[in-house]
Amino acid sequence: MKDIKVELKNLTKKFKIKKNIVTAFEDISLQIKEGEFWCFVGPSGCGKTTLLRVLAGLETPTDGTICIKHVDDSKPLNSMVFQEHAIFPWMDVKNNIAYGLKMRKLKPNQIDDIVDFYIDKMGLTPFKHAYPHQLSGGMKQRVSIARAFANDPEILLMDEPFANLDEQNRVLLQQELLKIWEKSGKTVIFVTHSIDEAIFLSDKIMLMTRHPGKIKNIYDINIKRPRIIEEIRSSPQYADIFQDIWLSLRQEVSYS
Ligand SMILES: Nc1ncnc2c1ncn2[C@@H]1O[C@H](COP(=O)(O)OP(=O)(O)OP(=O)(O)O)[C@@H](O)[C@H]1O
Repeated sequence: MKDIKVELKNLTKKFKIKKNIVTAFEDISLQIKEGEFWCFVGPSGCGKTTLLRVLAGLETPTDGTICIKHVDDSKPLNSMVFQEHAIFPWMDVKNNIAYGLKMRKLKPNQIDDIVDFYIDKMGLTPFKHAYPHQLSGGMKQRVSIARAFANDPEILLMDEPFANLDEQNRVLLQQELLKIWEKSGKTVIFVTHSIDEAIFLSDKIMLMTRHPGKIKNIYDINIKRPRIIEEIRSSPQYADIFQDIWLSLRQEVSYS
């Protein structure tokens, strides 16, 4: 039985804009187990990004509680991968990936080993000394993902990291992400608009209602791993889950 890694109880976030109160999401309660891959899906504006930012500690919740099990104090609680490339333009690939490890004052030879491992895993070896302006969008996202895993956080938070990529790069990176995640055993929370992406990646999908977002349903994605996208897309199981989620999401989108 896996331990609970993240527990949210009645979590609500409201923003005050002048005299108005905007509820970004409300009454979110869930338990995420160690090593699970979750996707949050929902209509635009339902509060997915805000929920991720609250989990990252970038926003404080208005109500409710968050408990993230911090097993090793020497490691960061979370690392976040954004939709936009959030790597440092003045550092080459190697130094971008090494940044968090240097901040944690790991020994140089330890840093080199970890950085080389993730550079290799993300197919970045020929670009090790390249600067971000010399990389394609897909390569920059590979660097962001390598950096997030290299930091070895308790949980990984990803906010539509593949949204700006073309279809071929998106599929390749989804596959790479699953490979690296399966080896790492990390707990991942991933926000996406794409039902297809969510089914391919997840153990569980939380579908949110339209604004202000609440939990509409939580789906178990019991498709065996390792997953191969071509096989999954052509399986009847995929078609059934896709249809279920789409019909439920469509109700929310058409109300909004
Ligand atoms: N800093 C802020 N100040 C005020 N309101 C905000 C702030 N951030 C988000 N909101 C509001 O909270 C709600 C949820 O926004 P959020 O960006 O989390 O939704 P989302 O589901 O991620 O949307 P999308 O799918 O379009 O990216 C929206 O109504 C938004 O306007």
